[in-house]
Amino acid sequence: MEPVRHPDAPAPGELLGAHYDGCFGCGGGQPHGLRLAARAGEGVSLTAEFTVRPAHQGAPGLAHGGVLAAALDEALGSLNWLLGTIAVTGRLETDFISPVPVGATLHLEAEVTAVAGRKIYSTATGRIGGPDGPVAVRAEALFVEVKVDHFIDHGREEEIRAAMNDPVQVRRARAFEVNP
Ligand SMILES: CCCCC/C=C\C/C=C\C/C=C\C/C=C\CCCC(=O)SCCNC(=O)CCNC(=O)[C@H](O)C(C)(C)COP(=O)(O)OP(=O)(O)OC[C@H]1O[C@@H](n2cnc3c(N)ncnc32)[C@H](O)[C@@H]1OP(=O)(O)O
Repeated sequence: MEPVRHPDAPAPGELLGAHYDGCFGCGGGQPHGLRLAARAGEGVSLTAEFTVRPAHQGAPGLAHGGVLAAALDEALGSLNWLLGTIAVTGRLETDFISPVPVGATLHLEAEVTAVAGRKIYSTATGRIGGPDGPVAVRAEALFVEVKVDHFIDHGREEEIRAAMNDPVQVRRARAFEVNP
């Protein structure tokens, strides 16, 4: 089925914000985190930027592939805001097309291509040298919709308790569950 943008989804151009301050991909509370900033696009798409820092190296002066995959995963995961669902990555297939140096900004674009029941199919690219630069990495993913209980049941108690006691976090988790 064609993906449907949720009526309450943030408007195109709006920053989506972090879903959890402790998230390695988007949170501000992780010193070496990616701090990915995603912006809603048209339909069920978004753009995001991630600047590679020295803590993200694999080979000298180059981004670690796993970190690049994490940036793609995070951009794809942020599409949840636009669908109004909570979903986790079931499968992530990544193509590494050209090396990404430290200091480079990865310009990411992600889009949901289809939804089938709880399964959400999506794709993302990461370009360097500018938003219209050459594609350095790309990914195809399958996300699977889950309930908030997925996190409550599986997350370490310490962090879950803190999240549940934080009104800002509770509001953010609810914002993902805006299904009518
Ligand atoms: C107030 C409390 C606050 C606490 C919460 C706070 C915040 C919450 C808010 C937002 C957070 C949201 C998301 C996180 C966001 C971003 C991070 C980036 C994204 C990630 O980094 S997220 C972490 C990595 N991720 C995982 O940690 C998943 C581990 N995993 C599982 O938890 C299960 O594996 C699961 C749930 C995926 C499925 O399990 P399940 O039992 O629910 O469902 P099932 O197995 O039946 O699959 C249903 C259909 O998907 C097909 N399917 C499944 N997996 C497949 C695969 N790999 N390949 C091909 N098809 C697959 C099946 O074939 C079936 O298809 P069909 O229906 O056609 O048969």
